[in-house]
Amino acid sequence: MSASKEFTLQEVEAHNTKKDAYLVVHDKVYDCTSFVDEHPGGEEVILDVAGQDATEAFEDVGHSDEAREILDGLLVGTVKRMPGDPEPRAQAATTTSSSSSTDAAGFGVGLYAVVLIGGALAYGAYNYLQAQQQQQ
Ligand code: HEM
Repeated sequence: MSASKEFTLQEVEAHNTKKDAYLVVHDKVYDCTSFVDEHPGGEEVILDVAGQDATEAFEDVGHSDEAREILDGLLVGTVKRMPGDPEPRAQAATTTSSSSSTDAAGFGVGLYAVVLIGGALAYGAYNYLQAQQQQQ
């Protein structure tokens, strides 16, 4: 089979059994069928993501260069993204991390608001006490 073949995600999804297991990693399609039994991390983890985008699962483990070479040898094609398909996993992960930095910024703004409101309250209390003293 030629490595330049294009698969839609729907086509990859059909290969989700131990006897026929395709994985997507970084938008490339790999036929892992022959490797499932050999995998040092066990067959379960591969079968869990068979037919799916396994980029995150594969990268999270921090696989060695040797693992990447084995992966290269299993290449059968690339993913053909269709309108409405989910974004590639690697990009989705970047979006998640940038949104968490927005959360951190939101927390900063929250702190700023607390300091401002606290300051305003203290100023109000000070004015009130001054007015009370002047009345006496
Ligand atoms: C075809 C795709 C894959 C290949 C070629 C592959 C290859 C390898 C290789 C060669 C190792 C030995 C350690 C190393 O060299 O990094 C390994 C370990 C491991 N792999 Fe994979 N792997 C694949 C997919 C996956 C997936 C999708 C997962 C899902 C989580 C996974 C989880 C693990 C784990 C947990 C280990 C550690 C096992 C241990 O140290 O006890 N692998 N893999």
